[in-house]
Amino acid sequence: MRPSAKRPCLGPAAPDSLNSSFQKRLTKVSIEGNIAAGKSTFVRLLEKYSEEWEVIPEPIAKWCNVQSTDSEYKELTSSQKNGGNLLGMLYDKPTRWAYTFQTFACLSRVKAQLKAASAKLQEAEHPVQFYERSVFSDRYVFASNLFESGCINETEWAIYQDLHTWFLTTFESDMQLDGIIYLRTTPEKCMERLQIRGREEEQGVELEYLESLHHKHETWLHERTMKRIYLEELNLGCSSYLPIPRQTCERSPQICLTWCQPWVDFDNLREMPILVLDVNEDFKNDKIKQEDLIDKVKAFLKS
Ligand SMILES: Nc1ncnc2c1ncn2[C@@H]1O[C@H](COP(=O)(O)OP(=O)(O)OP(=O)(O)O)[C@@H](O)[C@H]1O
Ligand SMILES: Nc1nc(=O)c2ncn([C@H]3C[C@H](O)[C@@H](CO)O3)c2[nH]1
Repeated sequence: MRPSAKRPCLGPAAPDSLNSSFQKRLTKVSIEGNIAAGKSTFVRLLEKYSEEWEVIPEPIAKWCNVQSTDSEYKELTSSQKNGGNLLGMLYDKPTRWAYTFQTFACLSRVKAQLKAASAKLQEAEHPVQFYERSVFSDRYVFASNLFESGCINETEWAIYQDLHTWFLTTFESDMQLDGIIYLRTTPEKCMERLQIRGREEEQGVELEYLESLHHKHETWLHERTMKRIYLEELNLGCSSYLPIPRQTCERSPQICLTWCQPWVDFDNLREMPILVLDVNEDFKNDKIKQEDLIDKVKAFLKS
C-alpha cells in the first residue's frame, strides 16, 4: 500500500510526490514507559534540541474532557457532558469503563498518527516524529493488562483486538514505526513521580497497577520475551500475551494453552530497534544527563 492510499482527510494534504518523498525521509519513533516515567518531560527535551524533531503528544486532553477549540475535540462533547471525564471514569470503575477507554484511546492514537506533519517538518532534511506511546503499547501493555486482570472480558478483548488489527492493517504504513525508545524506571519511582505530579484522576492508582504495567513493558521492550498464547477452548479467536515463565492465564486457568513463536501479529514489531534509557535518576535538573540522553537518541537515530 502506498503511504497515503487510504489516509482519510485529517489535515492539509501535500501533493503526492512531495508526500512520498517526505514519507521516505521521515523517521517515526515511539516513546514508551510506565505511567509518570517521565515521557512528557523527556519529549520536551527532544523538541527543544532540534527543529527537525517533532513530538506527537498522547491525547490525554481528549480523555479528560479538557475544553478545546480544536474541531477534533468537539465530537466528544455531548457524550462527555453526560459521562464526564473518561480517564477518571476508568480509574473509578475499571470493570465498567476499561473497554470504552481502551477503544477510545486506540482510536485517538490512530487519528494522531494519521495527522499530516507540520509544514516545517515536511521541509526538513531528516525529519523525525516522536510519539508519546503508540497503538502497540495500547494493546500489548494496557489493554492486555486490563484483560488479564479481569477488567475487560473475553468478548470485549476479542472485539478490541479485531478493531486494533483492522486499524493496523488498513493504515499499515502510517502506523509503522522505525524504532522505540523505552524509558525505564522502577514502579516505585513512577509512584513517587505520579504523586508529585498530582493529576486528580490518578490519585487512586496503586503500586500494584504500576508493577503490572512495568512487567508488561519489561517483557515487551527489555527482555523481549513476550509470547503469544491462544485461549483455545474459548474458541473466540481471542488471544493474550503473557511472559514466558507464566504457564496459565489468571483469568481462565482451566483452559488449554498453546505456545507459539513471539510476535506473530505485526512483522515489523519483531525486529524493531529498541533503545532502553534508564531514567530513574533525575535528568530534569541535570544538564549533563540531558546531553547524554540526547547523544544516545542521536546515535540511535543514526544507527
Ligand atoms: N527524570 C526525572 N527526574 C525528576 N522528576 C521527573 C523526571 N521525569 C519526570 N519527572 C517528574 O515526574 C512527573 C511525571 O513526569 P511526566 O509527566 O513527564 O511523566 P509521563 O511519563 O509523561 O506520564 P504519563 O504516563 O502520565 O503520560 C512530573 O512531575 C515530572 O516533572
Ligand atoms: N488503560 C489505559 N490504556 C491506555 O492505552 C493508556 N494510555 C495512557 N493511559 C493512562 C495512564 C495515565 O494515567 C494517563 C496519561 O498517560 O493515561 C492509559 N490507560
